[in-house]
Amino acid sequence: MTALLPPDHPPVKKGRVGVLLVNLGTPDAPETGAVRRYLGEFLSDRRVVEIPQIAWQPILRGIILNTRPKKSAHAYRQVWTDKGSPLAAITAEQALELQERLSPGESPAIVVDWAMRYGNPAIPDRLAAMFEAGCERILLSPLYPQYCAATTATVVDKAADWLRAQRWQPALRTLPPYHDDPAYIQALASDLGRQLAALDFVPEVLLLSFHGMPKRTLELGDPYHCHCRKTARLLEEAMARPDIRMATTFQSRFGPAKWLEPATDAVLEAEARAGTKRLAIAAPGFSADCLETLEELAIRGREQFIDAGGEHFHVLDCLNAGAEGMAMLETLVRRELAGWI
Ligand SMILES: C=CC1=C(C)c2cc3[nH]c(cc4nc(cc5[nH]c(cc1n2)c(C)c5CCC(=O)O)C(CCC(=O)O)=C4C)c(C)c3C=C
Ligand SMILES: [Fe+2]
Ligand SMILES: [Fe+2]
Repeated sequence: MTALLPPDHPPVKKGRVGVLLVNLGTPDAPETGAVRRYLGEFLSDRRVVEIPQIAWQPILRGIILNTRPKKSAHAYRQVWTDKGSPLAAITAEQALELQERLSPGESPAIVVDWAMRYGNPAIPDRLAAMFEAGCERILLSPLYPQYCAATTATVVDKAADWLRAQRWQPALRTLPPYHDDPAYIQALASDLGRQLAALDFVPEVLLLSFHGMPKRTLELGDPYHCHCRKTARLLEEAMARPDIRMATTFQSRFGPAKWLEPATDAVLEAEARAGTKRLAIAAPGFSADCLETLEELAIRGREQFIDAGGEHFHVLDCLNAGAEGMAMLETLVRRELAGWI
């Protein structure tokens, strides 16, 4: 190969590399005011609520932000930890663990940080801090296995808004969705298998509950629903548990429109009424436990199942910062950093 630099040239030092883990967001405190600020930002995102702002904003400001924050704050209080919101605390732990795996030590060549799409720490602030710390290349890593415009794309939008305002920009890559990646499927299969083995009952049914979205979004071409279905199919194959019936459901419906079906709450009730006594739920689309798993599934879901005649109920943990999940994240991130490190 022809040398590009003269032999006496000092070694070229590449800048540092950054990895920014991003999840959805959460209020700063489990209080009505903080939840109102958070929901105001979240639900004003045109990627999240796809109806014209002129029609939506009066409903949001006039009705939803006057009623929902109090109810949601109550829900958040039931799951809040001494490290704050579970979603933020677990994402911070994932970043710390990934830092150790990729580049431990005082002045790492790879800097791992985390942000929330809505609320704090904000994406522009963390990107600016990384660039300031010498990261000339940044891997933006939305922690959503299944691509959805309302989650994945809006993370990229927010980063692009920040880039647009920079004279000197870092180079940016994004972590692709990983809904069918063998590393993800294997991590889930082995983590969920271990958790099932530790239960004091063998479930008749395992629900794979994914966050829902409006049905119209699917008709407009969003791949989210297909990604969820593929994850569920691959996971069921990898778990190899013919003794457990598995079903895919969609949770967290919001507003009057039709959302993806079947709905988790309806299935919980129908299963119990049909005689299912032992049921477990996993939420493979969530990288971290959060309000939607800890409150909606573990508290309200349990009530729905037991009140309708069920007897044994358990919500399995998300991958969180456990060994399987962290090994998977390391694999996915290292692959994307190829050529950069
Ligand atoms: C209004 C429309 C919503 C869409 C579309 C939506 C998609 C979506 N969301 C997640 C992941 C999470 N959502 C969470 C909370 C949450 N989601 C919505 C609404 C939509 N989500 C609301 C109003 C809320 C707030 C909570 C409430 O008031 O009930 C969370 C948890 C946040 C936390 O702090 O713990 C996650 C995670 C995905 C993957 C997704 C894609 C289809
Ligand atoms: Fe959501
Ligand atoms: Fe919810």
